[in-house]
Amino acid sequence: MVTSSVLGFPRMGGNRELKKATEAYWAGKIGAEELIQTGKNLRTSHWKIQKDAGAGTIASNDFSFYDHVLDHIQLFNAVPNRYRKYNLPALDEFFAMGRGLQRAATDSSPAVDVPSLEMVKWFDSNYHYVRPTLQDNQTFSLAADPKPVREFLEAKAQGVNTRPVLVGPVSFLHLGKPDRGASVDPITLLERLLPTYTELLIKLKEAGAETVQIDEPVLVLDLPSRVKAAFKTAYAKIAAAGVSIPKITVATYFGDIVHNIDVLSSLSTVSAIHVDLVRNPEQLDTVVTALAPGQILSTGVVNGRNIWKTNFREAIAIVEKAINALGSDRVVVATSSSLLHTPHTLASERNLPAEVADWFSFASEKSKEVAIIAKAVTEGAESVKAELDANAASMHSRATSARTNDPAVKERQSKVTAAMYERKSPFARRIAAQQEHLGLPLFPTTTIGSFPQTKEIRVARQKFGKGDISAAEYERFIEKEIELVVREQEALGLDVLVHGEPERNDMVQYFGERLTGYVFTSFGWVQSYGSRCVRPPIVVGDISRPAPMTVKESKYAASITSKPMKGMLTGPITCLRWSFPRDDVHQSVQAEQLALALRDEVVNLETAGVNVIQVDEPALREGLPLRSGKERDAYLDWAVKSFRLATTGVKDVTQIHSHFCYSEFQDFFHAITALDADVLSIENSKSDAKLLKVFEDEAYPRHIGPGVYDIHSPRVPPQEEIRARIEEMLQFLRPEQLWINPDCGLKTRQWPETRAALDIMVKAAKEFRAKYQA
Ligand SMILES: Nc1nc2c(c(=O)[nH]1)N[C@@H](CNc1ccc(C(=O)N[C@@H](CCC(=O)N[C@@H](CCC(=O)N[C@@H](CCC(=O)O)C(=O)O)C(=O)O)C(=O)O)cc1)CN2
Ligand code: MET
Ligand SMILES: [Zn+2]
Repeated sequence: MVTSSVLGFPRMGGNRELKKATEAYWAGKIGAEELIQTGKNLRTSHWKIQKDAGAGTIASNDFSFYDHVLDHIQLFNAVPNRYRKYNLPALDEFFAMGRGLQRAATDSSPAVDVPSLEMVKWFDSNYHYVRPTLQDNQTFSLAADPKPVREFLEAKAQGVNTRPVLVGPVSFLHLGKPDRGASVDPITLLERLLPTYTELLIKLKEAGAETVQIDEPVLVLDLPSRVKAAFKTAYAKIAAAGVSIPKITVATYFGDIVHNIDVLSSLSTVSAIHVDLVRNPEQLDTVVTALAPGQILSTGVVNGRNIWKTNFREAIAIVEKAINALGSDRVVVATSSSLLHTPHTLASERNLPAEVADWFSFASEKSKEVAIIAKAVTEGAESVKAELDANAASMHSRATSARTNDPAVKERQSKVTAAMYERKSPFARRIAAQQEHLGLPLFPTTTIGSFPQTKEIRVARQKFGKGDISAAEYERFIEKEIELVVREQEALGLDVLVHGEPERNDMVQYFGERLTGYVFTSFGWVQSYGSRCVRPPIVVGDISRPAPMTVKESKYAASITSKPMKGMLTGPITCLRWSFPRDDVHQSVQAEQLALALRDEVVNLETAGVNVIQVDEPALREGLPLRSGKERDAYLDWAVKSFRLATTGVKDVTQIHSHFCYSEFQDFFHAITALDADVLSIENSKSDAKLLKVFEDEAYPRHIGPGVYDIHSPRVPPQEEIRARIEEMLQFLRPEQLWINPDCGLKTRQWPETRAALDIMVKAAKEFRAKYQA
């Protein structure tokens, strides 16, 4: 019999209950007990949804109050001393690592001021994990009352026999980094971590867990040989615990493992291997032949990364191929990855066109899909005939829908010429014209675009959406907000201003809503990091721009100040990656459609007198195929082209900025250069400034603003901290090319900390200006 399994379920709840409770807890509006109870209710509900869906194996420990990797940092007592030393309650220590903690002394407790740990992209997704930060003398031990055991028992008490999911020891270390000032190679800590790991597995077995899912997603990456070798050490040590630990499924996802296939021999002691057959169905043959005798294959055939209904006919064909090779008792039907990256349920959606809703499947529906596929291959197609017929009809409806195809868009794409990828002059000529026009000082200060999205702004937008206030009233409200943001920036003494993006719900959703080819959900929230969620718009058809999208707000903002105003757009790759793209047309085609729409917008902004235009591409790096090679080169080629297509329609005097919120440039530096943007702002405050060395080594000619402070945390950076960052930057960058700005936009912040931090930033910039201009 073929069973089914779900690798993990989204945590937020159908109404973002987790987000609301967490933020209420941070604001001191509810206590820890209430937050903990909300978590418990959500887990209960999510297990029940999956059970009712008929899913065979259901995960536990997939829940987290912030991030599952952060859970493991605490679980293994790998908490840096700068947090531990405060002896905070576990939950507060946990959040301090996630988002920093700054609070004044009280009668009973000392002052606390500690920045958060670094947060980085989870592989090629828009989810962010908290990076384990390891010391040279790092030790590990098992936390008291370990969360995976507690949550396993909690499910058991509800009659759900779950499979706890853990981040594997090799992935935990390889995804970590040495702490600032430390030089440890994380993987060398493996021997120290393993006893703790085994102790946890023994406790899980004692609690009654028959199986565990150990996620080792790093197996899809290019791995140094010492990391590959670590799998042998790790799984041999773990296997030595024999029957005192649960049976293990090692799960990989987001890529194939063919290039690391020799590692499978190190995993011969585990009972099952999970692979992502949505992303890489072609790996099946290789994996099948490399399995150990009797080892089970978990076939990830239901996509954990998008919202499209699974094509049952194709999925069943893949699973049957596996069954033919291995026999039905050695095959499991599974989601390709955790469903963390998909919205909660399609059932809540009331406003999707019926034709289109029939094409979708969210987490709750995907949990049913694995069960249906497992039944089809076990009991035969006849046993699920109605489901298979309905699925075939959905596939046919989508394939033949008029909604997906716009001949005018294709016509325009066919007319793109080579000249449309080039600025009129080289950088040296452009920057001279721009300097003359803008007259900026040395170390110009700016921000990345958004200013606090206050409750008031969100409520006004909600009212406008419901029709409670008119378009004219909403427009006046937005103008008032823009004016406020402009005056604040003038008072702070910033050099290049922004309008603050108050009219935008989200930097991607907002553009999606102004383009054809998209549809939108009402409740399709997906966790991005911590309590922050996004509601990705869905690309269903060819994309075009019926009318200007941002000109009105930028033009208004420019009209009320004498300082330069920076227009603000989201780039084609980011619009694509942070939407749910279509899977019936290559992404390069969708990116080109977006680029053409944005090109018109850029030119319209310029015509409106906006001569500084930032085109954000924070998802450019995330879209990079996980392994080096041909696929990566091909991606970079079309990604860079789409940015250039979007931005090169302007005159020399118009300064194009771009923004990236990550600091890993090493593996695609030439692509950054190839964008030919006049000014880049990048996230840098949490990274070693040495990463900037690549700009020096490669003699990067253009301007660049590495972020001087972290914006994910409400913490206000002391001026010495910013001064030290700027000094470090000047070791690698020339004063004439350095801009001073925060790491990213300020939308998630409150006004008091925003004002305070920017004030300190501007003062620091002025200090350096005085020093260097003298
Ligand atoms: N798409 C995307 N990905 C990204 C980023 C980003 O900005 N966008 N930034 C990076 C980090 N990720 C982030 C992701 C989300 C948020 C964020 O602030 N999200 C907001 C939601 C933004 C949004 O869509 N807001 C809508 C809906 C707001 C809302 O919740 N409205 C209430 C009603 C109003 C209220 O009571 O507050 C409701 O619907 O119930 C709006 O403003 O219109 C949140 O979680 O709170 C920030 C950073 C990387 N990835
Ligand atoms: C995630 S990158 C954000 C860029 C955008 N312009 C903002 O400030 O918010
Ligand atoms: Zn950013």
